[in-house]
Amino acid sequence: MIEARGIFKSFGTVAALRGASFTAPDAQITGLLGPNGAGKTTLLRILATVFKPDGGTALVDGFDAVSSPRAVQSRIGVLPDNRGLYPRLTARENVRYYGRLHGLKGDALEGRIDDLAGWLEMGTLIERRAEGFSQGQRLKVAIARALVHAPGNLLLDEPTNGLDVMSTRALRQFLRRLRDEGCCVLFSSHIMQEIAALCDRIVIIADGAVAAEGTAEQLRTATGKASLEDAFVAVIGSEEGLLL
Ligand SMILES: Nc1ncnc2c1ncn2[C@@H]1O[C@H](COP(=O)(O)OP(=O)(O)OP(=O)(O)O)[C@@H](O)[C@H]1O
Repeated sequence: MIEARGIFKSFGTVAALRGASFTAPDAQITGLLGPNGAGKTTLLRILATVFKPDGGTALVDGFDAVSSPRAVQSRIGVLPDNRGLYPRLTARENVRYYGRLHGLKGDALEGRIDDLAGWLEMGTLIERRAEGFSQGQRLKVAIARALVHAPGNLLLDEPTNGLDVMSTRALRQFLRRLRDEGCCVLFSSHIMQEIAALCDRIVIIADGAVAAEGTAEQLRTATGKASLEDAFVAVIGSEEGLLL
């Protein structure tokens, strides 16, 4: 379970987060939805212990990201927006490297990599060098890497960016499976339709704060709108983030 409580973060004079609070429960896919620059990546980086907040608390399974970063790191898998693979290493070597950082080794580690490669339908890709991989191929390796230590929480920053329809559908199916196994999945996107297609709960973030939170139905009821699209526009106050 992931909790952000009143998080503030500024970069110089830019206030990226202004008291953002939300909860992402276990066994649910929570979508963090907001326009470009809303603060999604900053929030995910704070939850992932990359940045320290200026104020507020970020908790993963009750552990504080600032005071207990190692406990948080062992409980989260992170898919960063840039994917960040080592091009000279094979897919397996990329995943193995992270597995070792998490203290895994030997047959247990190789078996885990084999399982992930199977679930993600990586085929012979797992033994190829990452240089030249397509966006979808890079995404698979980055997801395997994020999950190598079987974390209970998965943070994904704009995971479907650059994916074709088939890869997007396969990714959605895979995330639903993790959710059904009890994982807390937190998925950020600036595209409403993307969030609506996958997420059980939606957290709408605008200008560094959470503007609304709930299921699609709760958001429609709260705004008195018939469609999620109209509810989103009402909350954000603009049509940014809609595929028109
Ligand atoms: N390292 C940084 N240095 C300076 N400003 C930053 C830094 N990181 C983020 N910001 C600023 O903080 C604000 C929030 O950025 P952030 O990347 O969190 O938004 P986002 O919701 O992820 O946007 P996008 O959908 O475009 O990725 C923006 O104004 C951005 O320019």
